[in-house]
Amino acid sequence: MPEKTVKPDILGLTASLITWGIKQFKGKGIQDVIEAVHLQNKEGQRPILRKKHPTDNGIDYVFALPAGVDRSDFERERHYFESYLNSIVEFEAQGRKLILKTYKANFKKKIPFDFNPSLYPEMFAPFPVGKTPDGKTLVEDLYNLPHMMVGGQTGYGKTSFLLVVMVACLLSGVKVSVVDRKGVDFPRFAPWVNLALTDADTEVLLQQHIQEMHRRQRILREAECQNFAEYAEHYNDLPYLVLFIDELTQIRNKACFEAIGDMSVLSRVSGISMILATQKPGAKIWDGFTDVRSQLSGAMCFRVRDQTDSQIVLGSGNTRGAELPKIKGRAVWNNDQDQIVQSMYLTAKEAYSVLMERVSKGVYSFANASNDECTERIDT
Ligand SMILES: Nc1ncnc2c1ncn2[C@@H]1O[C@H](COP(=O)(O)OP(=O)(O)OP(=O)(O)O)[C@@H](O)[C@H]1O
Repeated sequence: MPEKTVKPDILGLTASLITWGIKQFKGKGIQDVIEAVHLQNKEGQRPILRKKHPTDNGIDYVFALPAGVDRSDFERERHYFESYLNSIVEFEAQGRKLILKTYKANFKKKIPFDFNPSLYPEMFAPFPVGKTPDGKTLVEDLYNLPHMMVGGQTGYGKTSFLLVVMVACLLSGVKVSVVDRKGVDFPRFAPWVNLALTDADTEVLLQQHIQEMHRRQRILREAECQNFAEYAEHYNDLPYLVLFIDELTQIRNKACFEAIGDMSVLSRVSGISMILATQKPGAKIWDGFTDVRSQLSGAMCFRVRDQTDSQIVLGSGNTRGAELPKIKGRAVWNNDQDQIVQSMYLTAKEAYSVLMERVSKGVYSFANASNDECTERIDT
């Protein structure tokens, strides 16, 4: 679990003071914001605004950077730039130049599901993360992550996002399993997905994944392939698998924790991804889950309660999840870098219609691995 390096109350007070300070500068110029937040190197040298030009989406501000100041210094003050410029702000570093890009994001309130995985033939499990402020659809491949955390306060769009990813997977021929401990949203998808609603079912489903993971490791080894991608170049008998777990904090069984832990570390090569969703990122559960958290390289963070929750989803020092506007479907996507997105909106009913229309029924049946295969442990 990332360290809790920020004390929310102190930060909150500092934020208000600096925001107040920035308001005093309104009407002067962006250079004054740099001064207000003390964005400078040890010698007191500050980035200098060299150019400013309009773009299709907003304005690009080009700064020359003094030694010792880089993109991360701007990232840290993002909140203040966004509040001063009243826009979404992204940063692009080019050598000693930094471009601060503003976006007057005209996100539609509800962006309907619209995704065609056949446009991404090079990906195993493509899914639309959402629309970015420049109006493009951001698409990622689960195989590249390969695990993802989805966090957010109740009512901000987690379930809709999980449905989007699930439908995208099924449209691509990816085989899906879902642990749905709330038992409300996913039971209707039983014709297409392996479903676990109870503790006992969850334990069985997780054990099946562990066995499948070891079976696949053996198949890859026999085929002399390093990973799933290499195997898929030669054979097409192993579909990509994705396991969704909603809601993670409802899992309290030790055997299930261990299975999730093993899969988070070992399933990378064998074409199995996990998506762990929670509305309580700050729950105690992560205390015993430090290794798992560090394996979830993709994170989708809807608005969260506080800066601590944001840091658990997005990483140490990253408080953007708590600073998001109160807009449903608005999220920070993090995979190395942050990106503000508006996720597509899909109800369970609509997801069901899409699947009825476009995906034939049939859940993935796990092979009956022999005991030898199941107990074998292979270091990757
Ligand atoms: N991507 C979206 N765009 C616009 N509105 C959305 C989006 N996703 C969800 N909403 C709105 O927010 C409501 C709650 O969405 P959802 O059930 O997905 O939230 P949640 O975070 O999963 O809540 P819970 O944790 O209680 O299940 C929806 O009924 C819908 O009105």
